[in-house]
Amino acid sequence: MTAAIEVIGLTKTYGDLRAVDGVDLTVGEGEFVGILGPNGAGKTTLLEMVEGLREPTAGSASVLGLPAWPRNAALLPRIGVQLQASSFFERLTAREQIHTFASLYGVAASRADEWLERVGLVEKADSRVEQLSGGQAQRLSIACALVHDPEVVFLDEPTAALDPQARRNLWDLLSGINDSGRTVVLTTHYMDEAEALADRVAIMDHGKLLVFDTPAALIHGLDAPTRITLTDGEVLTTREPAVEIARLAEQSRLDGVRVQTGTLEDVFLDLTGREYRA
Ligand SMILES: Nc1ncnc2c1ncn2[C@@H]1O[C@H](COP(=O)(O)OP(=O)(O)OP(=O)(O)O)[C@@H](O)[C@H]1O
Repeated sequence: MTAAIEVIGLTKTYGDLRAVDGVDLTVGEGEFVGILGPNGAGKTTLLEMVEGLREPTAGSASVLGLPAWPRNAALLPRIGVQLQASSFFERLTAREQIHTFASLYGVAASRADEWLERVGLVEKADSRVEQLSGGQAQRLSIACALVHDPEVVFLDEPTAALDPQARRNLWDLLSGINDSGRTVVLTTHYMDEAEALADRVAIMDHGKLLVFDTPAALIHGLDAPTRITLTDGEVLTTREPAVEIARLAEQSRLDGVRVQTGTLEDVFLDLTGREYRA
């Protein structure tokens, strides 16, 4: 696996606070990685150091084989950083906004229009950015980050402040953006989002990276029993779900059963001893 991102011992302190505390992380080319953690875990600080926007106190980060700090001009056309919707140029329409980004990178306006279509904003192309809904604004900011076809893209909480329906709608768009082999790093508060989108998930808490693996491996590593809920409400807890399900099938009691294994929330609880609160 060729590394798109290599982070070694990365640390950022503010006085006594270790916002990011000795993080090691290697992201392969074409991987979709989710950085998951509660408020204040250090996700944004980590991302900004990898993007070359924030100076590390210690350690190093490299992207596509080049050091991220001091800010590396050679990297800028090769990476995409999603801006918060509040960072749009004021009073521009959605089309003018993305055309401006395209021209900064020397990209043809037609390519920018293709992105508006891809993110489902053609009908809103002539609306001013401040007239867009939260979900539409996030779509536009994702399109702006991708308009120059970067090899690595960073998305910092792209679904924050959206209602559950708008969040789900954005997942379809997000899950396709590394189809062409692009590397994606996304931070999120939401366990289900990380599980649904990411090939591997890094869980952070208090500046430290606790684990980094596929969601399935993290959950499997828990060794938690499987819960089988029957239609009459009876709950069976078992470490041999295949045997239990075969028995239920024999008894023709399989209709409507719900089978639950552990979740990433259980992984967080197991690692930290406390409930996950996004
Ligand atoms: N410029 C700064 N000065 C002092 N403390 C800071 C600064 N930036 C971040 N912090 C602190 O560092 C810690 C990590 O913040 P960070 O924004 O990276 O967390 P996060 O995981 O992205 O949180 P959220 O999900 O709420 O955005 C927090 O305790 C925050 O208050």
